[in-house]
Amino acid sequence: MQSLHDPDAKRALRRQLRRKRSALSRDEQRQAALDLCLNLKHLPEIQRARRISLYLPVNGEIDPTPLLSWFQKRNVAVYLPVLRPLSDNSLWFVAYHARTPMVKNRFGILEPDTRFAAQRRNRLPAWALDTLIVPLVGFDGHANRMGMGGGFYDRSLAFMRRGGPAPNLIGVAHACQQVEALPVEPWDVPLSAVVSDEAVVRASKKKS
Ligand SMILES: Nc1nc2c(c(=O)[nH]1)N(C=O)[C@@H](CNc1ccc(C(=O)N[C@@H](CCC(=O)O)C(=O)O)cc1)CN2
Ligand SMILES: Nc1ncnc2c1ncn2[C@@H]1O[C@H](COP(=O)(O)OP(=O)(O)OP(=O)(O)O)[C@@H](O)[C@H]1O
Repeated sequence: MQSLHDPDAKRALRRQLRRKRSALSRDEQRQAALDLCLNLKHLPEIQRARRISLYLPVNGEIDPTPLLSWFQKRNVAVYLPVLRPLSDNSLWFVAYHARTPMVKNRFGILEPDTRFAAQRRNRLPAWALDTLIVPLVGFDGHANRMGMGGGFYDRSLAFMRRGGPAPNLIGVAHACQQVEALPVEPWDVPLSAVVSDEAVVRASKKKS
């Protein structure tokens, strides 16, 4: 069998899983988003968080935004990933509220505009977040993650590989994005769990 470390095999799997989630109907998407958010609300990493990041969905990604009103009621500060201008393909995490000016980035994803994002007071470094809700294209039963292929989250979270204070990482996806097994790349930053509309998959505790 071809190894999934092989870039062509990885690309093919990514394409297949993206096609699968894009095929969901509007009603299926809406129901999945509600079920996902119910599952997320039970997670201690979500309940305890005062500063959290999520994402605005594109291309059939499961929608975490039904949580926004719940976060607002609980006074949780919400941040969005923004592609850092002129950089190394890493992310800023920028405040998302009613007055945040939004534009589409080069991938067609809405994000806070560069002038707003460039102001220090409007953003946080990833280590200062309590929890990140991380989008993904594929996951497996060990909570391994495959993303869009840009390495944006892995680069932005590389500091976590060195130990020290670190945010909780919760991957989210449609249940149909689960596969038997994914290869773990050396730069992959492990998630605590993946939550779907159907289940919570916990990563097994790391051996010390
Ligand atoms: N909703 C959402 N926002 C997010 C992410 C995400 O996965 N989902 N990201 C998570 O990292 C970052 C953006 N990463 C992305 C990486 C690749 C592509 C993408 O569509 N690539 C095209 C080819 C490139 C192109 O069009 O120029 C492709 O794969 O077909 C999109 C976003 C930040 N914001
Ligand atoms: N910490 C890092 N430093 C430098 N390059 C990195 C780092 N993390 C990932 N990369 C590079 O990013 C590229 C994409 O990685 P990968 O295929 O794992 O993306 P992904 O995790 O699926 O994408 P994303 O995180 O954007 O959703 C790889 O070529 C990898 O070399």
